Amino acid sequence: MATTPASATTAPAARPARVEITGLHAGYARRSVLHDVTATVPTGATTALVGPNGSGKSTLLSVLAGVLRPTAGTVRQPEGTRPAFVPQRGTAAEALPLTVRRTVAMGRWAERGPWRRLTRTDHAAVEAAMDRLDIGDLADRQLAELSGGQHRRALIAQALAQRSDLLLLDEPGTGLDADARAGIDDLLRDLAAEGVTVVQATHDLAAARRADHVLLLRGGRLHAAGPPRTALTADTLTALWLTD
Ligand SMILES: Nc1ncnc2c1ncn2[C@@H]1O[C@H](COP(=O)(O)OP(=O)(O)OP(=O)(O)O)[C@@H](O)[C@H]1O
Repeated sequence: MATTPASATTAPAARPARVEITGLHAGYARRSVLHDVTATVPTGATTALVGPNGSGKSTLLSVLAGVLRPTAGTVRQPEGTRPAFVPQRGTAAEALPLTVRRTVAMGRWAERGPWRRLTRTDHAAVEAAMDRLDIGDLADRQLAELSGGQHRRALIAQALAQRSDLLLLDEPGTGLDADARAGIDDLLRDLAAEGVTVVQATHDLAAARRADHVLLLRGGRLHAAGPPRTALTADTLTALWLTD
């Protein structure tokens, strides 16, 4: 996992931006979703994307992941670093008959290329990612046989195996019980302490309150941004859910 640990004493908003979003507009063929979003994602910190259903959280993650192109505006990121992305819905590859270990190993493709022989470093990254998600004992099971929560953890392990310095997750707690959710939350914070920039879309307000930085979306616009104590006030939350 990459590696420029931000000082634990530096407030997230004061840290250099890992991603700078300026005047961003984005959407789909017949639907424009994000409107004039300007925001930063601080390096080596956890950022929570919060907002009602349909407010544009997944769309923003897709833009950050590079799978959806902006229709206007810019998203500035360092060149040559590919984000690791855990989407909310499965990808086509998940329909293949794959073991958990092979699924996690696909995280190495970003660097190695698909179906290439893995190096010792790749294998080590795969085993470490499975250990971190506590799925080592599931390594030889078929992905299709897993419970929802085990499946979710396998996909997060796949993203970790990529060893990107930017980890994007769309509702990582979905399908997990309270203990497992807390475990993922701890893991994301540990990764940030190691220098990884973590961005998660979440409906879990408790998780959002533990993030370093929050971007609050409403109707595809940025409604509030900052540390949870200023971005997640009773006023901003009421405005978001009662008047959207
Ligand atoms: N592939 C797509 N094609 C067309 N419209 C889409 C597509 N994906 C999402 N949308 C629309 O874009 C808008 C924003 O959706 P998005 O998934 O970004 O919101 P969200 O905040 O992540 O919602 P949720 O909390 O329900 O996951 C919605 O109106 C949705 O219907």
